[in-house]
Amino acid sequence: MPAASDGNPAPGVEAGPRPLHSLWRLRHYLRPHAAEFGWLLLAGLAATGAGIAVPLVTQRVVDGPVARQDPAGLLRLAGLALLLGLAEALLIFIRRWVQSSSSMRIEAAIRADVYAHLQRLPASFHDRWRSGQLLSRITSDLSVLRRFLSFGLFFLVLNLVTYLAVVVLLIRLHPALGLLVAASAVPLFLITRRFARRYHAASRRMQDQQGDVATLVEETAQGLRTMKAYGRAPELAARFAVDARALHDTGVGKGRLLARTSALLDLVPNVTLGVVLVAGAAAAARGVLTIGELVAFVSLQLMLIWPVQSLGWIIANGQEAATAADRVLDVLDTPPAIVDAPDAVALRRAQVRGRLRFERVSFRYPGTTTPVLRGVDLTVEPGETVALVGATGSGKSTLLSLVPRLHEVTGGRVTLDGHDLRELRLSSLRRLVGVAFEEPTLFSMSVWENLTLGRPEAGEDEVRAALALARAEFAYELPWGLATRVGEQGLSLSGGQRQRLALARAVLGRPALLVLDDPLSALDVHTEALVETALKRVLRDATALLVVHRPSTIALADRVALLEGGRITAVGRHSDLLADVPAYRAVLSAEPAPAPPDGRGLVRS
Ligand SMILES: Nc1ncnc2c1ncn2[C@@H]1O[C@H](COP(=O)(O)OP(=O)(O)OP(=O)(O)O)[C@@H](O)[C@H]1O
Repeated sequence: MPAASDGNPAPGVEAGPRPLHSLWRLRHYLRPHAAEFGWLLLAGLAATGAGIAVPLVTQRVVDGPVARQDPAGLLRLAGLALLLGLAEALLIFIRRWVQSSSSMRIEAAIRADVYAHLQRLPASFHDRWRSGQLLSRITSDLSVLRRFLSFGLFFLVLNLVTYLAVVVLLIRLHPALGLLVAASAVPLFLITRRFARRYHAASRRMQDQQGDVATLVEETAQGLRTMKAYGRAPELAARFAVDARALHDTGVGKGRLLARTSALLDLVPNVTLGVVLVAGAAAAARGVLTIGELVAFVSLQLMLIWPVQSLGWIIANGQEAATAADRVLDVLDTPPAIVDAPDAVALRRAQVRGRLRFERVSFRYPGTTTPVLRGVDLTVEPGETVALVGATGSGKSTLLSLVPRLHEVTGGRVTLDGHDLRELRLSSLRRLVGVAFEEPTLFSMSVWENLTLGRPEAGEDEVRAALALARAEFAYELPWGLATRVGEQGLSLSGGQRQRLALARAVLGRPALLVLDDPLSALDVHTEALVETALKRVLRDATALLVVHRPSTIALADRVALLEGGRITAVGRHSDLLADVPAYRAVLSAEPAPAPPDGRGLVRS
C-alpha cells in the first residue's frame, strides 16, 4: 500500500467481502506440514473423544453400579474413567509439542519469502512504501499468522467437531432437549457473523496504525540528531502521542467489541443450560430420563461451554490473521517490475568493452505525470569518464539509477556495448556496474561485509586495493580492523569516512562501469585531492558516469554533459562548455564553489 494510504486503508479493504480469501491463498505454506497437522488434528480429536467419553462413563456409573450398589462394577468404570483422563492428558501434551514447531517453521518460510520479494521489488516500490509498514508486516503480522496456525485454526476445527459430536450425542440422549441445544447455534451464528465483520475492519485499522507508529519510531531513531538540532523533539513527541493514541483507541475498541461478544456468547450456552436443567429435571421426575442420563446430558452440555466461549477469541484471531494475510499479500502481490527477460544473457567482465549509450531515454516516476527525463541521448565511450552537470532536481541521480536498472526506462533504451540493458541478466549487469550513491549507506555489519556486499567472493588483496584506491585505509585502524561492525548506517564513522568506504565498495573488483553520484562531496579538501588522484587511476580502466555537484570534481571527467529540462543540451570538454554555453556557466556558478588548492577547479563566470 502506498504511503498516501498507509494507516488509512481504503473502505473496500476494511469491509473486505472475502476476508478469509487471503488466508486461503497462503495455504501452500501449510502443505509441507500437512502430515504434521493431520497428526495434530488426530491427537486433538482423540483427546476430545476421550474427554467426551467421560460423561458417558459417568452415566453408566450412575445408572449401573451406583443404582445397583455394585462396588466391583464401580471400580471397573472408575478405572476406565481414569484411563480416559490419562489418555486425554497425554494426547494434549503431544499436540502442543508438535504444534509450536511446525507453526514456527511456516512463519519463518513466509518471512523468508516476503524478505526475498522485497529485495526483488524495484526502487519505486520502496519510494512509495513507508519502512515501518514493511517492518510491521514482516514482524507482527507474521506472528499473528503463526498464532492462528498454531492455535486459532486448530481450535476452530476441533471445537466445531466437538460441538457437532456433542450435539449428536445430546440428541440421542434426549431428542427434544438435544434439538434445543442444537438450535442455540442460530443466535451463536448471528452473533459471531456480526462480530467477524466488525472485528475485521478494526484489525486492519489497528495493524495499519501499528505500521504508522513503527514508521515514526524508525524515522525518529534515524533522524534523531537532525530533530534534536532543530528542536523538533516536542512536535515529534506530539505526533507520536497522536498516533499512539489512535492505536490505543483502536485497541481498546477491539477489546470492548471482543468483551461484548464474549459476554453474549457466554450467555447463550448458560441460558440453554438453565432451560435444560429445568426441563431435564422434569423429564427425570416423569421417568422419561434416567438420573444417569440427566447427569451425562448436563456434563456433555458443559463441555460445549468452552468451545462456544472460545469462539469469540478464535474468530478474533482468525480475523486478525486474515488482515495480516491481506497485508502480507499486499507486498507479495506487488510484481517485481524489474526482472530478467526470459532470454536475458549474462556478460562476463572480460567480454565487456564498456560503451554506454542512452538512446532517446525518457523516464517518469510511477504515479507522476511529468517526465523527469525526456529523450536523453548520450554516449560514454569505453574507458571514458563523463560528468553529469545540471541544476538541482534536473534528474542527474535519476539518470544514473537507470544504469544498474534500479528504475526502468519508460521510453528509449540504455545499451552496454550495443546490448539493451534489459537483455542482460540483472545479476550480471549489477556485477558489471559499481555504484556509489549520494548518501553512502553502510549496513550494521562489519566493514568487510559492507565492502564485499556486491562481491562476497572478493579476496583480501582486492579489498586492500579498493581501500587504497578510495584512500580508506583508515578502516585497518578501526578497533577490530575490517571486522569492526559499523553502527547502524555507519553512524560511528564520519561522513567522509563513510563516503570513502562506499567508494571502495563501488570500485571493488574493478567493475566495467562506474556510476558515482557526487563521490567526493563529503571529503575535506585534502582527502578529496588524494581520492581524486586515486580515482583517476580507477577511472582509466572503467567507463564512468559521475554526477558532479562541485566544480572541482569535474577535473575527473574527460567530458561533461549538461542536463537541462530532462534533456542533455550540451556535451563537451569542460573548458569549451564554459566558454560557449551560458547555461553551463550558470549551473556551475550556482553550485557552492570550493576553492581547490591546486586551482584545477573552475573559474566562476
Ligand atoms: N522517487 C521519486 N518519485 C517521484 N519523483 C522523484 C523521485 N525521486 C526524484 N524525483 C523527482 O525527480 C526529479 C529529479 O530528481 P533527481 O534526484 O534525479 O535530481 P538531481 O538532479 O539528482 O538532483 P540533486 O542535484 O539535487 O541531487 C526531481 O524533480 C525529483 O523531485
